[in-house]
Amino acid sequence: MNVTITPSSLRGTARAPPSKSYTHRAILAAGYADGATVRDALWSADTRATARTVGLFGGDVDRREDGTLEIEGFDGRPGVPADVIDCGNSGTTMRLVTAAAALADGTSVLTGDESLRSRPQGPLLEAIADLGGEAESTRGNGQAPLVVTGPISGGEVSIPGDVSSQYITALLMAGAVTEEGIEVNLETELKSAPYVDITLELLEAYGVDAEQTEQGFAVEGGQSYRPVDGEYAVPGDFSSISYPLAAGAIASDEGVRIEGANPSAQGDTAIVEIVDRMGADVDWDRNAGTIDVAAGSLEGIEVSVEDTPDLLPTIATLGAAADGDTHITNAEHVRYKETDRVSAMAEELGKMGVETTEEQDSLTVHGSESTLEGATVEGRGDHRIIMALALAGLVADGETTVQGADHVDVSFPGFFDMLDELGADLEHSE
Ligand SMILES: O=C(O)C1=C[C@@H](OP(=O)(O)O)[C@@H](O)[C@H](O)C1
Ligand SMILES: C=C(OP(=O)(O)O)C(=O)O
Repeated sequence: MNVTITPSSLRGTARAPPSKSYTHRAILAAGYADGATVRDALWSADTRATARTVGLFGGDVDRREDGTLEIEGFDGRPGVPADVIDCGNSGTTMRLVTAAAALADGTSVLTGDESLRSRPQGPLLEAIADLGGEAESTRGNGQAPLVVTGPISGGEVSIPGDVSSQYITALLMAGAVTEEGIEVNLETELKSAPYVDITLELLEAYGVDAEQTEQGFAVEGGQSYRPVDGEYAVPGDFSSISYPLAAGAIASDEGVRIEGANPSAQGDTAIVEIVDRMGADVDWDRNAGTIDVAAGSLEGIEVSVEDTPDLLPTIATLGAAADGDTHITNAEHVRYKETDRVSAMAEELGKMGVETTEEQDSLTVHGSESTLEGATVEGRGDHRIIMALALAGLVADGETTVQGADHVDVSFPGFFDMLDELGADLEHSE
């Protein structure tokens, strides 16, 4: 599916979809438990991949009509899957499930789509091997397909912190149900750190203790997952909120209201401060969980995405619509996502007349030297690239066609419906 967007003036109210990160963890944690009810869960291609896996490990995920997930767990010990685990496009699923598979008394095979089979898994495989399991990449290049054999009983392990925080999340979640627990020591500085905070928050809600240590993180073994009252409710997703927020900041004189924006451990809440610093008119009522945003004359800023890699595409589009340079720093790990998002945004915005300077760990968008012009751009099978380019189309001269737009299903299935309801002028075509 392609989507063609023409310049639009937005107004109205949008609701944030539930958090993808919390939903993955809540589903798997319910699997580690003897079950749980997960309310307000995100039901997207990525979270369905995690739900399928819980089924393959011997649990069951049943989605009721109101969207609530009724989950039967596998009670701490995953069974050996009767089939290959297909993680689709989801890095979170592959990392979290690789560590879970290392608890099973037998062999699991994990794969995913072409994008996921090009992402780095090596450090996690080595960590599992160091903990006494067997974990291999079939091609010997640290990428999926993966073959993992357990069970591991826990121990102490070192891992780099600058490739993916998901390795740490994976080891902490699995470590709680090992005999000895797992201590993870960081070999390099941790990037994407707030995602580990999300994990600690989620674990606490499921009654599991894990902590930050001087060298990294640690979780004691022999714990049981048990959410308070058997239930967990997922908060709104600030990576997803970044799109209506940026859309309001560039294309809404009357203002847009976003609901479901309650505070949580998500680092991507930084997007509120970023659009504010750039000059949009923004007001976040944390108690009500609403953000009101209206366009201002935006100025470029310098912003580090060390903690917030998923915001890079949104910030790049904001920079394209702003005056002056937007300098996005500490971005090297953003190259290890569904696509190399630093290059993808530089190249696709380039097709729209935007000047950028790309370095290994930064992207500078030269707003003043750019006039956003409509163009045909490629979504590159990456939900965040598609959504960020669609926003650029709201303020570009002429028509912008985003190719392969159906991939928004990975994290934000209702994205184009939301834009439509806010008054965006868009057309779908095959
Ligand atoms: O743990 C998570 O839920 C995530 C962690 C981040 O990845 P890295 O830790 O690999 O940077 C983020 O980019 C991803 O979208 C979700
Ligand atoms: C990188 C992302 O997710 P994952 O790592 O789970 O594929 C994302 O949602 O932007």
